[in-house]
Amino acid sequence: MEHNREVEIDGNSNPIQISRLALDIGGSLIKLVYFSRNSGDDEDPPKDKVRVSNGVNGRLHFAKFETAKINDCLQFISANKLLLGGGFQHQENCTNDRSFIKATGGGAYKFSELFKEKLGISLEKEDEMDCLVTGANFLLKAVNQEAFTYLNGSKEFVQIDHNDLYPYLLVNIGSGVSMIKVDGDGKFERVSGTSVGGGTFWGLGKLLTKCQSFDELLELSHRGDNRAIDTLVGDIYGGMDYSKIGLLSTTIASSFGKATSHNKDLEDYKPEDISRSLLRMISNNIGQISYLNALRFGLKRIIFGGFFIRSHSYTMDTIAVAVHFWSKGEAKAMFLRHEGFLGALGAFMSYETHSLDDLVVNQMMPLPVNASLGMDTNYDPLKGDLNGTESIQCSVYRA
Ligand SMILES: Nc1ncnc2c1ncn2[C@@H]1O[C@H](COP(=O)(O)OP(=O)(O)O)[C@@H](O)[C@H]1O
Ligand SMILES: CC(C)(COP(=O)(O)O)[C@@H](O)C(=O)NCCC(=O)O
Repeated sequence: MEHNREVEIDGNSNPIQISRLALDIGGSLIKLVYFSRNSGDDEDPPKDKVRVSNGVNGRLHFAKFETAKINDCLQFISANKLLLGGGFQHQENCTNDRSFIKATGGGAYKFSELFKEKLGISLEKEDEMDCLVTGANFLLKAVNQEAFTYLNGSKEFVQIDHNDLYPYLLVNIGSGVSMIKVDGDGKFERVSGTSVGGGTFWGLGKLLTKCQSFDELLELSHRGDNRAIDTLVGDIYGGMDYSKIGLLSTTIASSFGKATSHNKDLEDYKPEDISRSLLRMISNNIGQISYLNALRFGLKRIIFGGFFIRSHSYTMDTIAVAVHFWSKGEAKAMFLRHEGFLGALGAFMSYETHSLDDLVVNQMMPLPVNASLGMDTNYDPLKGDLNGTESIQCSVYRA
């Protein structure tokens, strides 16, 4: 990771002027969203938008860090001068808010003193659920090709009708899981949650496989076969389906059931099989609880966010299949390209000088690799995997 760059350079070799930074400091990861205005940029707004006042054209940037490595994040903010913005400067009446940044997530409380001490900045706290909903609504309404379904290895983008967006169930799979019924902008209720989430997968996976990183654990799951550890219906029913209650012989009857075997120890199982089984167990469980909550409120659309998903095919497939299976095809699982940045985007939208309505997103625009300093290096634009190494081209207008 680079830390010492004086000035960031955009794709056209213009110095990037940062105005506005917001943070979501979660149990596992810190997510950053910041806006940069290209110098000398006075492009026209998109033709279908009426310019209300002078607009600012630029890009929204995304980056993430492990919360355990918060010092890397502080260094990143400082090295890239992300605190120098102080508002959209060419607009009149803009407030100079250099002394605070918007932050959400539990870490906004936990690390408040650290930010003050190391960067001399206060964290203005925004409610996490509020931010998740604001971020999700913004993405669903403003960003093209944001939401998609995933089934049998195939991704299909969903064109969202703004008049038919609500209600939906937002399931944010971070360290833990929150399930929120969303009825409109700022209209929501957290209806459920579970502590069996992304932290569980990573925590148990690390203990059981000795993996050193989350991505390594995910990578292992690609090569694994969960049948080596899970007990299937067929294992119990002598290879047969239990058709009377709709269970195929290949259905998992008991996750990790085979590990009860008396003559096998942890070393007798392959790490890749363990990872696959764990991923399936957790994704399935979240899919099922989500469906049950959607059923409680008659919701047909379930939108999944949070960095646990990580644009990972097998995770999305398992969740989508669980929702499809339990709802008998009635409910639909949807995923988001910017899955992990809902809270940070929500915090970004909470600055007073602009609202959801005045951020106009023009198009997705991947940054050149050296212009983004997210912690991951495995960004693959072909897969559309967003690891904090992409930016959205957009314009900000005064509401
Ligand atoms: N590089 C990573 N390091 C740790 N966890 C990761 C990483 N990438 C994805 N994850 C997964 O994402 C989860 C955190 O998701 P996130 O939405 O950022 O939640 P939180 O706000 O709790 O940090 C982790 O529990 C883990 O399952
Ligand atoms: C406490 C939290 C909101 C914190 O958010 P996170 O950092 O996990 O994204 C989340 O972990 C959660 O909703 N946990 C589930 C708690 C429960 O409902 O049982």
